[in-house]
Amino acid sequence: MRTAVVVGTGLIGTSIALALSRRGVLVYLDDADTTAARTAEALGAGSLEMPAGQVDLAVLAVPPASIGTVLARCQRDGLAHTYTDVASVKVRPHEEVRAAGGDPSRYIGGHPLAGAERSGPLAARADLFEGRPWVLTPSPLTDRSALNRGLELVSLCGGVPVLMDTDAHDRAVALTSHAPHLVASMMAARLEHAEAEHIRVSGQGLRDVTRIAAGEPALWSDILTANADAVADVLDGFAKDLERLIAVLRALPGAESEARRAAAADLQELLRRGNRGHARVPHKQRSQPAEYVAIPVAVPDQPGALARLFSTVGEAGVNIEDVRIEHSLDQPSGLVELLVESTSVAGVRRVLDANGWTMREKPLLVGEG
Ligand SMILES: NC(=O)C1=CN([C@@H]2O[C@H](COP(=O)(O)OP(=O)(O)OC[C@H]3O[C@@H](n4cnc5c(N)ncnc54)[C@H](O)[C@@H]3O)[C@@H](O)[C@H]2O)C=CC1
Ligand SMILES: O=C(O)C(=O)Cc1ccc(O)cc1
Repeated sequence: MRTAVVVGTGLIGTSIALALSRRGVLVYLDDADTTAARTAEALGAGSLEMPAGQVDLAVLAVPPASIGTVLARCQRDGLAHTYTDVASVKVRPHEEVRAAGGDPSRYIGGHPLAGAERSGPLAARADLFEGRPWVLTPSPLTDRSALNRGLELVSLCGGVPVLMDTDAHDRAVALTSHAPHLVASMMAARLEHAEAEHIRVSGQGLRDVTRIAAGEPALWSDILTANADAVADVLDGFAKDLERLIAVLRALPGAESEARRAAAADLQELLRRGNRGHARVPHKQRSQPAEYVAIPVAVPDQPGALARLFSTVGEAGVNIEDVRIEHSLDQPSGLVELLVESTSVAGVRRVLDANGWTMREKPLLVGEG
């Protein structure tokens, strides 16, 4: 693949664009929100100029409900030879592609099983997909060349391709992603009005269980609407277990000893089932464990300051793997931590220094989990 367009330069689109650019693909960026597109460009993800001719692949990284119309528009404009998307559901986008009059032979559905609870290009990282499953959903109408292009995309991004049909995909992710998201949200919602004193004594377990509840509600309601039945089926089973669990917990303290023993046994069995399910969760794998270093830079609270910082680093030929921003209210500057590969630190510090940026001295070593 020599050229690609990424439509939708948020978390996933910009991560794909960064990965492709690093592998020498010429990437063009397009987003309805020009700030998102400009930020992705400043991160080194690609160019905002539109290609002169047809590109090899267009990756649609827009919300699920927009895939059909965006694909139909891109195909009408003859933007690319082949098209793929990254939406978290697959049945509905495939239907919409047909309904919107798109050419299904040059479209292959896709879904990388990697992401984050954050949105937007600033959360993107080039190695997001390394070692992660990436589902491709060829239909009987999909051309062989489109499937091959999809496989090439997955490989360039370091993902592990998994071929599935759209129904099986949507049922699988209802169990492994969509229902868990709602369970995390429901648990996190318990905290909304909890006493601050109680929340103060939270440990890592609460963070683990609620992390994904921070996801963007608009995107998640779009995803859940498109897979509502399959998610409701998973939650039906969950609700039955929950009902049983509540009855067991109520029976534990006051019951006669025989009933108490039975309730304790039930409780243990529910917990053991949890152990057995947890043992089946695949562990995160990365092909090359990365070691990043955070460079803390003081950035003035002025329009365009972040973009200037990113371009300075981009001009040095260094990829920013991640960015954290510490906003200090009422301060004339904020602290931005640029995460770069450890081998690039000296070069980045030199170029930032030469361009007048102020850095904190001690870099933080960031272990990749
Ligand atoms: N967030 C995650 O962890 C994952 C998300 N996905 C899927 O990836 C897709 C994108 O999600 P994120 O990157 O998280 O969202 P995001 O909100 O970070 O980015 C979406 C981008 O699409 C742009 N956009 C929306 N409609 C558009 C249109 N009609 N034309 C051009 N640009 C448009 C938005 O301005 C935004 O910049 C979704 O389909 C989602 O289901 C897949 C795997 C993981
Ligand atoms: O944040 C996480 O750990 C995720 O699992 C993110 C995620 C969100 C949506 C997807 O369709 C796939 C992955």
